[in-house]
Amino acid sequence: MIGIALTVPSQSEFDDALQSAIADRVASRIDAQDPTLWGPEAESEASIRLSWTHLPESSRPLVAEIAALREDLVGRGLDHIVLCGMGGSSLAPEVICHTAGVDLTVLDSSHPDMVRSAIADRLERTVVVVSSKSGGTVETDSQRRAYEQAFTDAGIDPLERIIVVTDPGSPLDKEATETGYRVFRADPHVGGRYSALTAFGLVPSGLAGVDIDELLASAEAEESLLYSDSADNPALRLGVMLGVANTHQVDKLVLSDQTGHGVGDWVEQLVAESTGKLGKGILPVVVPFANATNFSPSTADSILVTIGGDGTPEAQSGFAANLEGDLGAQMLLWEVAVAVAGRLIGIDPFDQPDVESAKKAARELLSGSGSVPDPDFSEDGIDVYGSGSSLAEAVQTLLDQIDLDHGYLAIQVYLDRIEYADFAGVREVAAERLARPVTFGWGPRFLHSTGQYHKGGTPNGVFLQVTGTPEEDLPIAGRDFTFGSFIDSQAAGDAAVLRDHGRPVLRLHLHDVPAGLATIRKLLA
Ligand SMILES: O=P(O)(O)OC[C@H]1O[C@H](O)[C@H](O)[C@@H](O)[C@@H]1O
Repeated sequence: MIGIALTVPSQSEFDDALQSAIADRVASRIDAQDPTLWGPEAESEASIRLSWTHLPESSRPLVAEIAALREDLVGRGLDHIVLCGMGGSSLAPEVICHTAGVDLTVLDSSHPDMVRSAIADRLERTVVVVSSKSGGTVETDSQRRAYEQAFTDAGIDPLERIIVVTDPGSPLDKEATETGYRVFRADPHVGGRYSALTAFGLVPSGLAGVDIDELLASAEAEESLLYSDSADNPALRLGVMLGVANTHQVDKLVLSDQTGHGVGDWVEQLVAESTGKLGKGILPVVVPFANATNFSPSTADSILVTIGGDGTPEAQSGFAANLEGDLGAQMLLWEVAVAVAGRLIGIDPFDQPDVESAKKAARELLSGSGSVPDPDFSEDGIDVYGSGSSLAEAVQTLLDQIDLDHGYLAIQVYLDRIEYADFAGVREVAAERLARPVTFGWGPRFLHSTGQYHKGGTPNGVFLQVTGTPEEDLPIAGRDFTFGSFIDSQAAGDAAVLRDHGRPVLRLHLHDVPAGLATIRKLLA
């Protein structure tokens, strides 16, 4: 059963907004895939992006197909599934597998050390799912090339081991079909971040051993409630609360998943990329536990949401909710809620206009037509791209620029997220010191998730970007750049675009990564 408990500072304001969403039949019109709900400017994009509303039924034929393929793979002793893909092509299967307690290796990085470690892990038993909706994402293409090379070097035919998920007619579809790979073609009328219940979520999860029939059934069981024009509809309630809060400049969504399944990373992309544009939106702040800083205490501009919590949390802003329900149903709930909130905020929830700018800047740097700036100075093995006469002063100068009522700090770390996983704890340290919302993202993963919000959303973030010298670089077969130069260009490209948008950025490049991370932690404490 899906459910929501919710508190708001003004019940009458919330009830009025809820009644008007009911009167406008917003939920049933989403069900009917009405593209006019978000205004004339959003209509053409919405008209090709709403097929997610009926996936619990339309994806059913995939269940048997995936089960048959899994049986074949297991019969051949292939029981390690690796997923290569970014953003909407990897976040859903990651949370689906984690929730089910099923092993799935997610390679969503261009960091050479991470790619090398993934390839070195159980290659003889590995099947790789290469997932890209557009079929043109450079990280995913590079990861595929790395696995093709590794299989070939090990005397294994890549045709036996690589499976592709993409939209029909994409460049990847064409190339993979010509090569002879098994290709699953997904519904092109579903955007990446709404694709959890399409082949993108189901193929890797099902091959890894998740009961995907049950996942779809849990969503299908709640469809009539989630599409009802009723005050009891939990998706409508959540969406209206997010929209009303936004009109009061309560625009951070601090999310704590108490079930420990990590649904927060998936919600983060859905909320940030769908709403963060036109200088507006909702900033998701995912915290690791309920009494983490930013949650307790919270700030006056934050909505608090728990998943599987013990009652509604106490929010300084008065906006808070607790959600219950199986994963499939919860995914559909969030999708409907974000579509409802998008209508109230006045944005198109189906585009991501600022993501391309960072990709373009990275491409220019890689092709040699852009120039990477030199560091302003170096201290203790750290190159500093920022202002100040010392590292400590540069960090302080950045932090001093945070607006004390509405600002936030984003820490963006382009390192091996498995090897340095503990460093994510620096979020707590910085949040405690600043008493402002702090987000933490691994690059380049976050570029396909919160990256849209940071560049296109409410302009009140300041950015600490951390890069590091890899242990060893890795060439990319058939490309004239390496993984190392690729990730460097991605970081430099995103920093350049953030600066162009007037956002303060401090970039620190670590020559000795463990020592540099320890220094940063001290400076943020
Ligand atoms: O699935 P792909 O086409 O490779 O896209 C992966 C990701 O790329 C971009 O960054 C988009 O902004 C995301 O919404 C998308 O999920």
